[in-house]
Amino acid sequence: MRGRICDERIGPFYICGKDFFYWVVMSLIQLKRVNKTFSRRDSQTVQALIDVDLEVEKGEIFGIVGRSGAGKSTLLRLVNGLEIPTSGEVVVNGQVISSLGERELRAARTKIGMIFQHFNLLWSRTVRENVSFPLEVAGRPKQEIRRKVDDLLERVGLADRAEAYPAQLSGGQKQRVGIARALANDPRVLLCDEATSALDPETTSSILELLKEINRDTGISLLLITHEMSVVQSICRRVAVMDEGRIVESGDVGSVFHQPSHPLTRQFVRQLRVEGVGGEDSLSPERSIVIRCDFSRWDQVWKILSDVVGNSRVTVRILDGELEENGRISFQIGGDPGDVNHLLNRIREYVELVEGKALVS
Ligand SMILES: Nc1ncnc2c1ncn2[C@@H]1O[C@H](COP(=O)(O)OP(=O)(O)OP(=O)(O)O)[C@@H](O)[C@H]1O
Repeated sequence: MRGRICDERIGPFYICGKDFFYWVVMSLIQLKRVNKTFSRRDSQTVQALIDVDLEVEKGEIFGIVGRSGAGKSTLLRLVNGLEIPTSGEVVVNGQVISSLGERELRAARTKIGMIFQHFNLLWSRTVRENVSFPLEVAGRPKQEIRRKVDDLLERVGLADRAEAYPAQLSGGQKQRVGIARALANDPRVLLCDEATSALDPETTSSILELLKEINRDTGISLLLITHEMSVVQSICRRVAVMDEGRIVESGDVGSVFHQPSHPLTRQFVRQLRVEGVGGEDSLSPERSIVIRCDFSRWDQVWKILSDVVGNSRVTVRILDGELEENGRISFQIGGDPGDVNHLLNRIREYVELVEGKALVS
């Protein structure tokens, strides 16, 4: 029997002499029963992470959401070796990060890129010099650096701003520099620490689009932490919800949003608003419609919403109190009438219109 690779996260393992393949999902990041306790100056201790188990597969985009203080940043800092677990193991690219010596850790870190909420650029260096920096540190030859930086700037859409200084760039452009710099050493994973939280909604969706493109083209894994469910919805395949140091729920984004089991997840899902340019006002009753969908069809609808909404002037809100146990989900769509109609046409076969027929052609 022959098999085909149908997903690049999955690698085939052929067992000699046997006529079959084993299909194995390859983890790029694994946290195994990780605990992290900090001691404060007042000799109190804080349990920032409690028994955290997590796996991020090769090539996937994984989101971690949680309120402030939930432990998200600590988790990210453990993945890139800036913190060491109090107990448990953090494995990245097959290496136990916490057991590496200084030199090995430095080498391992070159394969872990990171982008930040406030970009962390070098302000006295040009765009080109910022992106060159990790390559210089890695001791790459000058010509190679020039070629590589040109490619990276082209990829993030900043080829014409190479000689500008960060202060001359918009927020979105600064984050593009951050992304190019993070990709300089061809990392296998990109850690995103609230990477779009300082950006307006339109810029956020263009940065998320760029990250998706990079993930698609290079197969790099993305682990992102955010407090914005709309970010998770538009980019992630799987999500983990954190509360007080623990992962309280995790799974495919569609299933977690569709049937949230933990009260905090329900709260997050209720707050979910996928915002386009229309923003809050676009959900005024006279400009929006309410739609119902059977849970059994929700996966299809969800896929279309995630696909369309990031690129259009539409806001979608899952309505309070309608999520559970009645077998149906209600949501409200508002925004630019043309875009709303376009979305409606795509989901029409799966949904039932409840209120607001004015917008339907
Ligand atoms: N170096 C440290 N020393 C002492 N306590 C710490 C340290 N780092 C984090 N903590 C504590 O650990 C807990 C988790 O913090 P962490 O920054 O990981 O949360 P977070 O979810 O990223 O929050 P935010 O979104 O506000 O950054 C908090 O109670 C925090 O005060």
